[in-house]
Amino acid sequence: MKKTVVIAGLGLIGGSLALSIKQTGQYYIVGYDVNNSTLDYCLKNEIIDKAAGSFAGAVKEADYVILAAPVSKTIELIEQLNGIEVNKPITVTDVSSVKQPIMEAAGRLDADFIHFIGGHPMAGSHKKGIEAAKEHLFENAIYVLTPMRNCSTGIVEDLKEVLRGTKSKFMILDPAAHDEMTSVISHFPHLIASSLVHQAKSWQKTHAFIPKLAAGGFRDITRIASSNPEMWQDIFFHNKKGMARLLDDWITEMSTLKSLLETGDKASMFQYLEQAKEYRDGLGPKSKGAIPSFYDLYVDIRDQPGALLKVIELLAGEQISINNIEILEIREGITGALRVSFQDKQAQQASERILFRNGYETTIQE
Ligand SMILES: NC(=O)C1=CN([C@@H]2O[C@H](COP(=O)(O)OP(=O)(O)OC[C@H]3O[C@@H](n4cnc5c(N)ncnc54)[C@H](O)[C@@H]3O)[C@@H](O)[C@H]2O)C=CC1
Ligand SMILES: O=C(O)C(=O)Cc1ccc(O)cc1
Repeated sequence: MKKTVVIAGLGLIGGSLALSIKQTGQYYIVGYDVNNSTLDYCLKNEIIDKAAGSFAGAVKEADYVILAAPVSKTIELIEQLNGIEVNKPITVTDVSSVKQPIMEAAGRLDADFIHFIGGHPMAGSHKKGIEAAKEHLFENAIYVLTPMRNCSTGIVEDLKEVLRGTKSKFMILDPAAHDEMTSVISHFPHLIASSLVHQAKSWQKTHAFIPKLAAGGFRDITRIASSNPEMWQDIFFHNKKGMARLLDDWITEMSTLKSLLETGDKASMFQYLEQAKEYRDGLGPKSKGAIPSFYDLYVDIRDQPGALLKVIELLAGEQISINNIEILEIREGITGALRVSFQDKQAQQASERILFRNGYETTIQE
């Protein structure tokens, strides 16, 4: 008989997990969400096998529970678990972007019946809701697990098996280390991206043309400012100490840069930029962490009808699958750029050759 996986919270992340677990054909998926139209959508599109009328009812029939609601709601769901009578031990995990407050709440659970393994699939998008869910969202991404002390290796391996359909790479971390690292590479950058957008918006009062001039660099660095504000404020407040510490670091760093400018210290400014470039270049395009990264190919195209379709056709004709395609900058009559992303280097290099043969100018940024 198939084991039952309950997913509570069927938005972008819960829905994507449901899709990736369901396609293995190994599990019976029961969904729970406070939003009934989300449940209807999931049933209609066969994302789940059954919709549960209550969280308690769902947990009672579960072998595994995945909590995929916003962080604050996930903490409330963990608190509800102790009041639910289960007749066998179950494994519970979550997907929250912060781990310490989750593990603190899980520490108050009845350890005999509930094996809690914190989880954080480190891939996502600026979109929210079930309509944005994708079966392959977590493919090749890092999936952090933070098991409670009562979880044996066997229990952890068993959960990894449930999550195998995500095709992600598991990493066991201590919750405090996870929160410190994600505050540096994920949470704090979101705050900075939003602050840069605010700065541009405020300067627009002086220069109405600012949005028209906003070029690739500004768009790249502020892309994540378009993410779900409700989710991010929740994350910031659950990682308040980490965020405050990074803000202090940042303010000190900005003051140092200001004084380099004021004193005309060009050598130090050059060194600052050069060291940043070296470190950024060294991150490489290979790993898919919190910032999804693939094997990208930049293709120069003219803004003419059918230009995008032609590139796709040429690659599809050679059985090359494209992971993502994005128009970076394209204005009437001016050469524009497409960023075409592939899953591996082989596809990237083969595409470069095909497009070159067909007269396209391409660039690979190592
Ligand atoms: N969006 C992203 O890129 C990533 C998000 N995460 C984490 O995933 C979690 C969910 O985020 P998303 O899926 O993006 O949000 P979402 O807004 O797309 O989905 C959240 C879902 O939870 C439901 N929900 C709210 N309260 C509930 C409750 N009490 N019980 C059951 N369902 C409830 C909502 O109706 C909605 O369907 C968050 O904790 C976030 O930190 C983790 C990795 C990436
Ligand atoms: O789209 C992006 O660049 C992201 O940063 C996605 C993301 C959002 C939240 C997470 O906890 C992990 C990944």
